Amino acid sequence: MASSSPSSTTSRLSTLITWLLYFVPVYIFVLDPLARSWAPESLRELGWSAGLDPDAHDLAESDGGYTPSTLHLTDDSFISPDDGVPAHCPGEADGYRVHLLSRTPLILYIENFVSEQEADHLMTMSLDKYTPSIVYDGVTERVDPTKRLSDRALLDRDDTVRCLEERARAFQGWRPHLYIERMWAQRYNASGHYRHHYDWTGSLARGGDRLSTFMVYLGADCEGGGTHFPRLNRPEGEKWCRFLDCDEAVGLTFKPIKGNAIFWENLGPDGMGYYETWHAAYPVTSGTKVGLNIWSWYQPPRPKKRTRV
Ligand SMILES: O=C(O)CCC(=O)C(=O)O
Ligand SMILES: [Fe+2]
Repeated sequence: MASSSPSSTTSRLSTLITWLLYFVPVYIFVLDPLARSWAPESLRELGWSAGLDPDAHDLAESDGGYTPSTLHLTDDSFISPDDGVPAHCPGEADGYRVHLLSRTPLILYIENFVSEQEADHLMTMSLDKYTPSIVYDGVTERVDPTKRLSDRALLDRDDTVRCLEERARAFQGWRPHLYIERMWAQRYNASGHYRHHYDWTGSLARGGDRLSTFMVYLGADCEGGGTHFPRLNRPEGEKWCRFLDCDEAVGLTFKPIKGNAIFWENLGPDGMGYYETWHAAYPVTSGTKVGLNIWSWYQPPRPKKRTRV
């Protein structure tokens, strides 16, 4: 076998060093400033980087209701705009208690996020609106009971719903460029379930993605039906066994408890979806579980057009 001579190795090394000498200043003074000026302003403000490539990971199987190639976060059949209409908050809870479960991704457990009266009201108003839930694979929406067996109901924006929208905004510090999706109640009867999926879709570069999820338990008159996160570790401490199934062998499972909510962020600071947010609704074995999804979308504003002066 021929081996390279010491002099050819030295010449390759010197070619490489010469290339680096040219490339480093070109990167620092040309490529990097170009990439930064291309990045939408808001992404830079929030510490989000440019170059978001939605195809860098698989499109997640997720709830239907939108088509990432035609995102209109001004469409009020899909988004609840903050139109400043004041809402009275009938039956609002006295306050909620928050427990930190994970810092990265951010996952918080919220006790008493909705009061009993609010939960009952939302369940009653959804009763005549349920239709079979659908899944969306990035191309088509369809009913697929092997993946998701439940019914869902789009909630009218009455006072209680508007109060919850504002609660969700306030919880997230009134973060700019955040849009609350119209809310859906989701009802699982016996054997109802939702297989593992992400709530994010990798569509940020196409106009927006689900930055965060509140999974609220409105009705928990059931056996089974826990919300399972196989890629998270159960925090230490017996106290968590009030909210988590401490017999779970893989990852962690939240028990459905009426009025309580799980909040998590789906996207990291680079705009990519978190691998750890893979989750499922375990089958309900008896009774009925009702959940409420409150999704917040992040949409980077379009870069301002530069005008000559
Ligand atoms: O019902 C649950 O526990 C989870 C529901 C869910 O993940 C969803 O609707 O996206
Ligand atoms: Fe989900």
